[in-house]
Amino acid sequence: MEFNWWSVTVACASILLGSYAFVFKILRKLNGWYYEFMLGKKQYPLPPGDMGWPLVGNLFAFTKAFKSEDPDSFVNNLVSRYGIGGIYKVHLFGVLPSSYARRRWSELLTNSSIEEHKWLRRLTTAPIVGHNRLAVYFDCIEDIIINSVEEWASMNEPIELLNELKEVSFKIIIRIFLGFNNDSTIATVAYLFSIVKDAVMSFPVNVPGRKEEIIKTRPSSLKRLNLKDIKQMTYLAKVIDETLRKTNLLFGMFREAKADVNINGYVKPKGWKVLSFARAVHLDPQYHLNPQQFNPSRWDDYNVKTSSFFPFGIGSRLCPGMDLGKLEISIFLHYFLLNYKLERVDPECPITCFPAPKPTDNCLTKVVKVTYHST
Ligand code: HEM
Repeated sequence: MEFNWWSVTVACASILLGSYAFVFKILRKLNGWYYEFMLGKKQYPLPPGDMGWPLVGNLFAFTKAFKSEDPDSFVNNLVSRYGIGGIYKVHLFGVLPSSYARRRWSELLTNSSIEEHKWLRRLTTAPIVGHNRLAVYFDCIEDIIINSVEEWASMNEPIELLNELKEVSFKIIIRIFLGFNNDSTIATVAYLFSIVKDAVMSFPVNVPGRKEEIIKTRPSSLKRLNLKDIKQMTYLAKVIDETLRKTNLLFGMFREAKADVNINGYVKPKGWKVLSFARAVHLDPQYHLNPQQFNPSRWDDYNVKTSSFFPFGIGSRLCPGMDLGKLEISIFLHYFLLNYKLERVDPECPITCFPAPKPTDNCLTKVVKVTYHST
């Protein structure tokens, strides 16, 4: 039998074209059609956007962007495809397997009843909101920070600074909320907390395992600070604000629509989640000139609107730890910048937030005590 190359080529091309058309013209749009169909007729259209692939939605594109050096590419891509509308539809996290603990946690955070939320907020805000209340804990926070930094420097060994800093803030929270200042008790609480956190958040926390006493004697060379000093450190405050704006620790905030909402002529359907993408606002040149530039001086007489700078959230969910967080950072930076420096074990290893350094990157840091001589 004669082999007909022409027919085989045509057949292969047709199969390829057919597969392409099926994958990109049908399969790729199936998710969008499904959700449009399920919503039925609405008074307003859904916002422009892309619901991604069936089941997984845009999860891969989202994860890829956040693992790259340009996490904003996910949103920038939506903006370049659909215009600067400010609101887009996407399908994220819809099919992630979720443990009972994770579901319960997310219910508590996002779906708790108004009463339950008020109760939780009262519990957390009472001891830590306002300078007067924080003044009570000032010395203790200072002790924990000074002793931790001093300990890292005296170990003369590389450490993972981020984990150590998490440990410091954990100790402070335990001290304030539970009143414990004994290291072995804190280690037990931290261990129990790590079990819950593993289940809930599915990423591990470094368990403080060392047995030293937390409250040690303060290194005598360090001058004691007080709240008034901190309030006068206006440049430090600007550095903190600029760091919060530029790094965007929390990339966005989730909310769920309890009823259909009309936003700028688009429907946000009941049950859909809204992710307010703080990063996009904090890095928008419309609100912050040369947004990619780290420039603490931009905060000189900078009358910024709450809607264009909200590293601690907005409204009824505003972070109750805002003052405490800023106080901890101020005290830490004050002592650290005056008395210590960081040395990268691998000088090539960049100091980045995105992508977050992996343990295999060997991005360990050594804390070294320095003495500055005035000339
Ligand atoms: C630099 C440090 C911190 C940053 C950038 C930060 C940021 C935020 C943001 C953006 C939210 C709002 C999330 C949302 O609206 O969905 C939030 C909520 C919250 N934060 Fe913080 N936070 C910080 C430190 C702290 C500290 C030190 C504590 C506790 C001692 C704390 C406790 C909380 C709590 C309990 C909530 C939930 C509030 C609610 O849902 O009513 N935060 N935080």
